[in-house]
Amino acid sequence: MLHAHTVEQVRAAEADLLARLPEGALMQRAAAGLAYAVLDFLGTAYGRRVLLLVGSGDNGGDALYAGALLARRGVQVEAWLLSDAARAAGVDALRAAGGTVLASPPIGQRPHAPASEFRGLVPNRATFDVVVDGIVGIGGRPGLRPEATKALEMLAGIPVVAVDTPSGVDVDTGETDGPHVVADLTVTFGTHKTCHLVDPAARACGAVHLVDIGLDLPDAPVEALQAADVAALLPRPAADAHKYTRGVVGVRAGSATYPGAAVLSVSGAACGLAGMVRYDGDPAALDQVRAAHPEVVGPGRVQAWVVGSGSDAGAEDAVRRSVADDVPLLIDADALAFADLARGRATVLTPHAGELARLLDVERAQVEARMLEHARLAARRYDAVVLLKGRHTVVARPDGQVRVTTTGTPWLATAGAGDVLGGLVGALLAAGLDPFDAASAGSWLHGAAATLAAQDGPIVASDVAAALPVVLGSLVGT
Ligand SMILES: NC(=O)C1=CN([C@@H]2O[C@H](COP(=O)(O)OP(=O)(O)OC[C@H]3O[C@@H](n4cnc5c(N)ncnc54)[C@H](O)[C@@H]3O)[C@@H](O)[C@H]2O)[C@@H](O)CC1
Ligand SMILES: Nc1ncnc2c1ncn2[C@@H]1O[C@H](COP(=O)(O)OP(=O)(O)O)[C@@H](O)[C@H]1O
Ligand SMILES: [K+]
Repeated sequence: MLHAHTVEQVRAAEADLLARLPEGALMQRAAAGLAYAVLDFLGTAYGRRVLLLVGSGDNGGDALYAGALLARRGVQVEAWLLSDAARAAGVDALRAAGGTVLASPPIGQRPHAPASEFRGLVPNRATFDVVVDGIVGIGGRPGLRPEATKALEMLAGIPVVAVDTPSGVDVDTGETDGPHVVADLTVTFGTHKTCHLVDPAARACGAVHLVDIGLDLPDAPVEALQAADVAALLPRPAADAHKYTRGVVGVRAGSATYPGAAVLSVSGAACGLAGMVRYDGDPAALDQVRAAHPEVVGPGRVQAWVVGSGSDAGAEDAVRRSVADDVPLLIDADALAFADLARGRATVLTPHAGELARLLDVERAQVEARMLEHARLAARRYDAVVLLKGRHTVVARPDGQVRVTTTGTPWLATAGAGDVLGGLVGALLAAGLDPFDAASAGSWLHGAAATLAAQDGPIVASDVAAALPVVLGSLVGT
């Protein structure tokens, strides 16, 4: 499991460790990890040129000490101090190692002047191989001061390695309300933070590299399943299993308008993780479902219902009939409007941002800007697990615990992909996983299958379902 802790948790763990270590040891660990990551990024030290953007706190300190290590390896390191209060000992260490401090352009006096006016003041700007963002880390308020914004404008186009977090993002929420750094690589310390997982901030991180500094941390409120976690959650048939003990998943999806949604939802459900799939959706889609999946049977008892994908006007009735059985439910698409009827049932809701916006009566842009907040709010309000779809899908439990999906590819943004996901999560529910595990593991598998399928080129939703057996096969053996 990958964990993302809050700033408060990191601070507490850091205080614990600081009390046991010699002064400066923790920052040296962080700086060494950072320096090696930058070297790795550069490929080679000799002849490379690195610019450090240094703020007033320990984040800038990390950058300066890493800069000193890089300078000793032969990298040409220059520091631009964005604050008069930059860590003096770090500046001394950089200078002692052969690094230099730039005479910083006087942006502070004319913060609104265009960046072009200051460009000439940074010598040979174009020959920097990397900018190291040590402006702010976990101590930063969201947004950037004008000096930092201007510096970044002047350096646009040069690859950026962010220290701990891309400066300017909101570390604990993943929100990006103001100007912020967009990094190619983020080197973080001790543990991940929410901004490394949750969009839109996660998009500003680039690749994320974690450096262990020995923090002793409590449980994290945000996490991301890894392949081994999903493998451990996968239902496997017992030696004496029969189809009913493995769980039966029922699908009430599709309509005359959207018969394909029934086929796609069933294709996710028929991934082999449940013992049987029943189709009880619109008869208009039945022939297509049967043709695509001859193993699917008609209505009867199930251990979980998948309701709503492409179900059109029949959504309310489908929810009502599904709720009448006392089994877990997955509610998607048009059926989400009737999610209230499922209160008290083990339920997974699978909205995209537009659908969640409608449920919560807010703008779609608000949901996209604050995914964590809105997924948690809906989970609490509906007393259900809410799977908010997106590049990094957020799965929230009513108590606020969150799992973020980091598998997937932008190719997955294709019509019907959500229908496949609904069926797949329904199969996991029927097999006995609790709603949080079913939703998060299903989302992980869905993303992994899409990534695999997209290796051969652009994909459509049915390709995702077709790739599931390979992904599952690679996990069940582990
Ligand atoms: N907490 C930990 O466990 C460790 C922290 N380390 C480093 O220390 C960092 C945290 O250091 P600090 O607590 O000194 O805080 P930061 O360095 O993140 O920044 C705080 C300083 O920046 C200023 N500031 C705040 N918001 C700003 C903004 N939007 N624009 C410009 N300036 C702003 C504040 O006045 C404050 O002085 C971490 O991100 C990490 O890089 C590492 O050295 C190792 C371990
Ligand atoms: N940019 C993206 N990168 C990765 N996955 C994405 C991206 N955009 C959407 N997805 C995923 O694609 C699927 C789209 O589902 P959905 O919006 O319900 O579409 P549909 O209703 O057509 O099936 C979801 O699983 C979502 O997480
Ligand atoms: K930073």
